[in-house]
Amino acid sequence: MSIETSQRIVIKIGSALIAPEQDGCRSRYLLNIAQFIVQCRAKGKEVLLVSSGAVAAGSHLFKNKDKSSVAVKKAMAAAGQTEMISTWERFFDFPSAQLLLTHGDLRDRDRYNSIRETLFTLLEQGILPIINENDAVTTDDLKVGDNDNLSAMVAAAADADCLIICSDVNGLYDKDPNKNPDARLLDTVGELTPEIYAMTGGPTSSVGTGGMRTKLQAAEKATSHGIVTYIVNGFNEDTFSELLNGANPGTRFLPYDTPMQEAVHWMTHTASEQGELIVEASEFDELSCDDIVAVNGDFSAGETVLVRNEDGQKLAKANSNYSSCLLNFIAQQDKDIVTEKVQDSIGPVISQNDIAVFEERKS
Ligand SMILES: Nc1ncnc2c1ncn2[C@@H]1O[C@H](COP(=O)(O)OP(=O)(O)O)[C@@H](O)[C@H]1O
Ligand SMILES: N[C@@H](CCC(=O)OP(=O)(O)O)C(=O)O
Repeated sequence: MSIETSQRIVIKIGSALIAPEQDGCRSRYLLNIAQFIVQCRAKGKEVLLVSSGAVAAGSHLFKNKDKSSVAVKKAMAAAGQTEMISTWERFFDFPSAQLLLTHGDLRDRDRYNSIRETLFTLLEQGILPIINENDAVTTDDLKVGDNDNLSAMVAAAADADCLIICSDVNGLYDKDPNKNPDARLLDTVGELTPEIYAMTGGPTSSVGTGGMRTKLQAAEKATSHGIVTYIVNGFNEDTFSELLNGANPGTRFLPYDTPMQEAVHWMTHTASEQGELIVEASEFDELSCDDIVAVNGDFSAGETVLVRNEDGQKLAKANSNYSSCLLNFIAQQDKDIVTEKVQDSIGPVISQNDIAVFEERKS
């Protein structure tokens, strides 16, 4: 599988490509990327752009401020975002649309579906979605935190079949190439094992977030959705002509043969658990109040919870039809009477369709 056969491509651009000097946006590296987007569209492919760079682009407007302050970073992002979007717009003679998302948006199933609907409608109209995290409004609890993972969540939400992550190195090496001159580039990765993760370190550029590790997390999210993923060098002109010719200029991550179902993928990779249910059984189709041994954390009805057994093993993620408060209340009552009454009106704590069971990769 190569991008030649892909129909819907998400391309993620790091901050260093947009604002290499952290002094406003530069078009130096963007021209190639913009041409690649234009050529993909000319071939009938749909493209979505996940663009970092708001903080780096806005940085020069806050010269006299403490840039390690969260409040200043958020203001830099808000100011830099408009500069970044207008920089991108100059390259295109077709319309683009800005989407600023947080993890809070993506992990809420209704908002997630609303985002999907917007993306599909934009693509139908031939409009290029340009997506970034909404840094100006996020808190630690609400943010994805890096645009590698965000790009994979967007690729899954958009039902894309290809994700291209542009980095400042040629791809994944067996060790950090900036620290090890003898590092070897991996051409193709089938499974993201702990050994592969162990090859990576954090960011090295002054504007990057997450380093290679978050790119691997993104590749895992995307490939489990059936999306072929590339990590390539966005600074290198040849990267994009090679991609267009169906070659692999960096590291290619193979999609699962049997991708996860959309709802299961969302629950596994995008929704985050708000609490835990401890259960006795190791296998189950649904869970009733009687199956639950303990409840950890505070969650509302409809939120995602982690299901563990008594040994602490993670069994599944699931949507709970009951709040933690109600489950704790039921646990203190005469079980036979209360449980029966409550379950008659609400149904099981976890329904069969709302469970994402943790399982081995099926390929
Ligand atoms: N095994 C590895 N292979 C490739 N790069 C690695 C590896 N381990 C750590 N890195 C570092 O990750 C960096 C890329 O991530 P990052 O700095 O976040 O940049 P960006 O997201 O802008 O591409 C590389 O410059 C490299 O130094
Ligand atoms: N949302 C942030 C970018 C976060 C991020 O992941 O940056 P990068 O590692 O350069 O892709 C911004 O626009 O500045």
